[in-house]
Amino acid sequence: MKPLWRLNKYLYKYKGLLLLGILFTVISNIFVIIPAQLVRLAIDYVVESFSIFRPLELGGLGESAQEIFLNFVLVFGVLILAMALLRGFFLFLIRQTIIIMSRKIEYDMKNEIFEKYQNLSLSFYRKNSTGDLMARITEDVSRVRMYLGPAIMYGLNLLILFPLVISYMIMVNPELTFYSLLPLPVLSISIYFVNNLINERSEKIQRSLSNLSTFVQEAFSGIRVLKAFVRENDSVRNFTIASEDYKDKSIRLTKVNALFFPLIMALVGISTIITVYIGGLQVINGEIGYGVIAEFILYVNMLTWPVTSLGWVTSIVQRAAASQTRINEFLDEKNDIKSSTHLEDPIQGTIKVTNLNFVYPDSGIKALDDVSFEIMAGQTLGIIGTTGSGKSTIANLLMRLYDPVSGTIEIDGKNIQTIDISHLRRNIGYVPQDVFLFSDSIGNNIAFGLDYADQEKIEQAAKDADVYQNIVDFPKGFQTMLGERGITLSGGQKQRVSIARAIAKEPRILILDDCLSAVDTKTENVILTAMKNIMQERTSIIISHRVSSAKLADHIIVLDDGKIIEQGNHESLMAQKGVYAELYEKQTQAGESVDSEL
Ligand SMILES: Nc1ncnc2c1ncn2[C@@H]1O[C@H](COP(=O)(O)OP(=O)(O)OP(=O)(O)O)[C@@H](O)[C@H]1O
Repeated sequence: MKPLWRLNKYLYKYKGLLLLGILFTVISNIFVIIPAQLVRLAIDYVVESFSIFRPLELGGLGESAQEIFLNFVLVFGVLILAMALLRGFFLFLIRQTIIIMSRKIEYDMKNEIFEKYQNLSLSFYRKNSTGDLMARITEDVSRVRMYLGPAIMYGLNLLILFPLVISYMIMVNPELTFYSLLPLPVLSISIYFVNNLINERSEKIQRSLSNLSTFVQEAFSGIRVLKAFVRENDSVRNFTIASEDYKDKSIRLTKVNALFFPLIMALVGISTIITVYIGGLQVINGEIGYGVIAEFILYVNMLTWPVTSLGWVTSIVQRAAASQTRINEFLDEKNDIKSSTHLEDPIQGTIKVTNLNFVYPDSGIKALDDVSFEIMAGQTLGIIGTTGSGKSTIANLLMRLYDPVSGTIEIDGKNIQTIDISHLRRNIGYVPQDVFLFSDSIGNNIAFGLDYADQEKIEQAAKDADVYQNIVDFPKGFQTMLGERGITLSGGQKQRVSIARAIAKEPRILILDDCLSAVDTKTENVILTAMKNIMQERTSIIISHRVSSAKLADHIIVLDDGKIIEQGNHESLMAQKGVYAELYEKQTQAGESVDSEL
């Protein structure tokens, strides 16, 4: 229960709705109890009237007695109907307050969690799978809502109705109360167990269903690979297996579900039989009237649903507490990437890296080992290196997606840990290695980093990234919609849209992380030449496997296993006749098609 206390702030926020809900629950329960008493009075009246009807009929007063008698019964009937209608009206109001409150809290919670997600560091996203992040903001929040809505609603009903009904029952007949309520605890406990079984099996179904959807999704998005490797039959077979697992689990759930209602009905039936039997004996002994039996049957039926809901509510609360624990884990997560001060001075772009060491926290891989270099504002740095040598890690650290283990990065002489993170990132244009484009128009994708989409800027960025002509050739131009991960564009086009997105926001520092790998060296040259003007005005870092990308840079560093093994400009590195020169020879000899590694 303790994790759920965190929700009290929301209950307090919507206290008006909650208090109204409580009030409506009390009123609706009053309209449940009064009709039962009216039924007792009506039946006792009918029985009594029958006993005096004969003598009155013999005395010639039969007709007027019958009329009075029928009028009374009609009044009872109308009163009971009116109460039922009023109860219905208040039940409607309960849902309008408590369930609405739960939906509002659900909305607030989702926003709170999503905002928290957005502010967490990249290492958090490495630690947790996307599926898990999605589950917490959807399934877990839904389960917590079940506590805030239905569980509170039925719980309140139970708390109000129970004492009210039982005290009335005891007032009318304590002995009959005891016997007729005897099966109800059994009902509640059985419901609790059956419900837990249902939940457990539903969860298995849920997992099986998500496996099935992941499988189907992969089969669709990887359809080209699937067909190229002629794995269609294999895919069908695997789908059948996954689908069969889902079917078996569903059937297992149906079996338990099938038990649910018969169980309730049986136990309620037993209560009714006991009430009629014990009540009947008391009527025979002349202790009570017939009306009491009818009244008690109504009371027992009234209590059935709340007692049933007790087991249900308990399991909802348990599940909600487990879900809230998971949600709290994320809400309590701290973002360790923080700035000591929040400097927002205009950035010129001089970068000085001193003795940088970095170990990835999740894998323990030492990605950078004592790396130092410096570039002046407006200069271009080329980073060349083998796969896994730490090139992208330098970009990650520059953008403070991670903080170094030791060593410093200074921009314009200021440690980047003193600069406001948003300000820093706003000044960096980053083109990642794995292009990600949103399912939106090309224009909006390019304008992603801009506060206001300015068509002129979008078009200029597209021209500078050498993708303008491709875009205007599409029938809808900049309005062309990109599907999931931009499937309508070729690899090279996607990379260039991604470059346009980075340069559209006119950053002071531009980082191109191996983002021209999908274009041939000729196109690469065209793009880099087109971007020369842009790069002239800002500090640029070109990360690449290809010497052709980096050779124009003012300064080049060659990385191997996290260490800088050579540095200088193209001419000085060629003169060194080391790894760089060897690579240059290899790549130029092999022609433009070669994209080999060190
Ligand atoms: N998020 C991460 N978590 C853990 N280890 C990582 C992570 N990213 C990279 N690494 C590891 O750190 C090392 C350096 O990776 P990095 O991505 O910087 O290499 P790279 O030079 O950019 O390689 P490539 O050219 O293939 O992209 C590699 O051994 C890699 O496995």
